Amino acid sequence: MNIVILSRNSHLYSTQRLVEEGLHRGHDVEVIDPLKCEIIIEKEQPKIYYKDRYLDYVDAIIPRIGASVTFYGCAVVRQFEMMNVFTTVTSDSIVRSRDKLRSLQRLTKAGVGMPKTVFTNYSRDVEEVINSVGGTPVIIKLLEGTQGLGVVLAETKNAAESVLEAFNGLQARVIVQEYIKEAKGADLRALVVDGQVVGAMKRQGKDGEFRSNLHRGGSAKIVKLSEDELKLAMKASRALKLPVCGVDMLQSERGPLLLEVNSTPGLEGIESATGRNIARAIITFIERNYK
Ligand SMILES: Nc1ncnc2c1ncn2[C@@H]1O[C@H](COP(=O)(O)OP(=O)(O)OP(=O)(O)O)[C@@H](O)[C@H]1O
Ligand SMILES: [Mg+2]
Ligand SMILES: [Mg+2]
Repeated sequence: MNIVILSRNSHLYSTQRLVEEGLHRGHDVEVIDPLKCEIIIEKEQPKIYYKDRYLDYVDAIIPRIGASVTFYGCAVVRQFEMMNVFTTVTSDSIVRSRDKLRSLQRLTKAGVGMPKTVFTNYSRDVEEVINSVGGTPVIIKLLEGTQGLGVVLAETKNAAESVLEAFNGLQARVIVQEYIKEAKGADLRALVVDGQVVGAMKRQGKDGEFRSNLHRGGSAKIVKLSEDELKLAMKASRALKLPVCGVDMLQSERGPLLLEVNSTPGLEGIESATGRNIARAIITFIERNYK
């Protein structure tokens, strides 16, 4: 099979691991920077031009589209879809997953537990917003933040007000969320491939940090998920039509609560915490489904 990994950087751990496992399984694997692809639109002849050639021989793609290049990256993925090339995640589901509000709205319908969340355009009274998620402390987060940046814990009404004011001044859209303190600065990341959980880790924020992101200095260890946690991860993957994804959850007194679903989950943290070969699971998923 000819597999293309759409990634801006062939030196990234996740990209390298996918190349390695693809080659190991006997495939031709190529890393292509989606930003260097030209999309050619013509009646019944969708094409992609890259460097000196047309990419008309590709059987499957693995999009590794960073948040900063969602628009162009997804246009390239969509073009491959028009050319009937198999993709591990579709352009529509990547776009959808980038917006936390949009994802959570969809997931409420799928019966997935989540922290109580309010979306506001700031025309409402801040006190009312805070009360509607159960009072302070509250979490305020950017709709399109990543790696824990743009997630703020506001302990008091005054703090919440200033933060909302600041984001509002920057014309940044945010959600206000109930703070799950029982989670104690930890969260769960379930790696889903082919709709099944193939590995899970618990991430703990460094001392005094409520955000458990590895990029913010958190540490990870392998964890065995409960039945409810497994179910939630698989439900979320199905509801957002992301057969390959990273599902983040918080452990609360009322069971697991979904935080977000990542369509380009990193492999380094999860492979080293669990010792599982996640990259190979992604390649064999393609083998089973690409026809
Ligand atoms: N409602 C909440 N209650 C308690 N802790 C929270 C809450 N929301 C987020 N956190 C903590 O902050 C971290 C970052 O939040 P979130 O995953 O929503 O943001 P992100 O920036 O998109 O992160 P990622 O890099 O995983 O995409 C979470 O992993 C969790 O540890
Ligand atoms: Mg995220
Ligand atoms: Mg997260």
